[in-house]
Amino acid sequence: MAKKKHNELWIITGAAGTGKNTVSEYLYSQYGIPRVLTHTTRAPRSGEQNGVSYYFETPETFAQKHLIEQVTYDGHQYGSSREALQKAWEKHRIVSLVLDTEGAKSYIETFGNHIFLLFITVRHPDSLRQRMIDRGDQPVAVEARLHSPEYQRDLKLPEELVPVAHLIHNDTWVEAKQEIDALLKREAVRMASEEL
Ligand SMILES: Nc1nc2c(ncn2[C@@H]2O[C@H](COP(=O)(O)OP(=O)(O)O)[C@@H](O)[C@H]2O)c(=O)[nH]1
Ligand SMILES: Nc1ncnc2c1ncn2[C@@H]1O[C@H](COP(=O)(O)OP(=O)(O)O)[C@@H](O)[C@H]1O
Repeated sequence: MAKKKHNELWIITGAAGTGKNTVSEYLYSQYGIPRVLTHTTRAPRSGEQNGVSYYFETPETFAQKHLIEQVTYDGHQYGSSREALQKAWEKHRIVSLVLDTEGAKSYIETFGNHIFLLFITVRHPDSLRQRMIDRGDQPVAVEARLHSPEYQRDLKLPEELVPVAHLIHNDTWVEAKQEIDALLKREAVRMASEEL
């Protein structure tokens, strides 16, 4: 008899500008894997909308959420709520979540084998400042981000995540797309064999 497939959470992590959101958008447009929105107290960037990019919160409204985990990143609070994850899983068996590496570690501890982890990386981090500028981030915010300990930390995959992470190299989108497509193909084969 076929086994019942369990829900999965694809976590996308890596430093700012490496392409986490680009990958998440691609997983949705190409493979129908939607992203679970998270909450933050940072101000919206140009083009970001409440309920589309994030739930933008004040420190007071942020404190009222039922969060699975929360972090301070570059001076702002970020957190992911249990309600948003449950709601997303009710509609889709596989969903994605974009997190910093601390959040990724918390989720691995909490959800174990429900997690599929992607670490987005570039061989030339010098290019990331320009990417953030081109994205429309304020120059002051870009400099703060580049000098934050969290950004510096997330350029490198933490030791604990090495055994479970799938690396995606995004110096060029052609390469990243190829790696993602190859990974998805392998996963589809693995999932099909588990159903036998
Ligand atoms: N742990 C955790 N990290 C989050 C959450 N939401 C967003 N992040 C991460 O917080 C960091 C800063 O996000 P953001 O300000 O949007 O900057 P970006 O990395 O340039 O897109 C990124 O690594 C996000 O993936 C969350 O709910 N929990
Ligand atoms: N391979 C790439 N080459 C050049 N620019 C890219 C590439 N991948 C993403 N970008 C652009 O770089 C900026 C940062 O990407 P984004 O996905 O927002 O990163 P993150 O979510 O990790 O901060 C965006 O403007 C995005 O369109």
